[in-house]
Amino acid sequence: GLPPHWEVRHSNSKNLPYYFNALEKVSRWEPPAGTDTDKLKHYMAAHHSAGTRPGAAPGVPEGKIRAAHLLVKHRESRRPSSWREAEITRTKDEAMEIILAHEQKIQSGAVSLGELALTESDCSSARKRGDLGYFGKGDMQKEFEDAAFALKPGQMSGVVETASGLHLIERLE
Ligand SMILES: N=C(N)NCCC[C@H](NC(=O)[C@@H]1CCC/C1=C/[C@H](COP(=O)(O)O)NC=O)C(N)=O
Repeated sequence: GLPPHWEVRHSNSKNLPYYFNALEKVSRWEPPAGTDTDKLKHYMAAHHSAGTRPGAAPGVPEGKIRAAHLLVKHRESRRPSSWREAEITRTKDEAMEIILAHEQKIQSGAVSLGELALTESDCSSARKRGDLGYFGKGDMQKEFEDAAFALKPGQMSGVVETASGLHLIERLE
């Protein structure tokens, strides 16, 4: 049996059981402490399908992550233009000074990456606080992908350079 308020539910997308606490409205893959694992083992044998990633929360698309970024472009960017500035002429060094100042402000806790992205990011995702939605391997430029997949949810990268410009990346999921 399960501790009070916990129930086993079934994730159709993963074809796996997960545990839902109806009181706290939390869901998790691992059984809560105090679960009678014999019944659990029986359930898993009956329902488990190999090859699914139990680590992700229910509902996260397979092999994908979600991240937000703040992009500062410069005159060598592949597209030196943005909603903020029709023609971007700052040098890469100037862009680096700008993004390092943004990094300091975020790390000090004065502002979040998303809030700063709203006004400062040279990417069209600025209006969504830099949120790029879910993406998998092969979607983004390699340097960006490598940095984003190396983060844990909630963590922010250091300055990452791509052909687009200089980025700060926060992994959301
Ligand atoms: N799948 C999703 N959500 N969208 C497709 C993204 C395509 C991808 N884009 C990037 O890699 C740059 C770096 C990381 C984010 C990003 C955003 C760029 C940056 O601005 P730009 O250099 O394009 O002017 N703006 C939009 O694409 C690419 N393979 O070129």
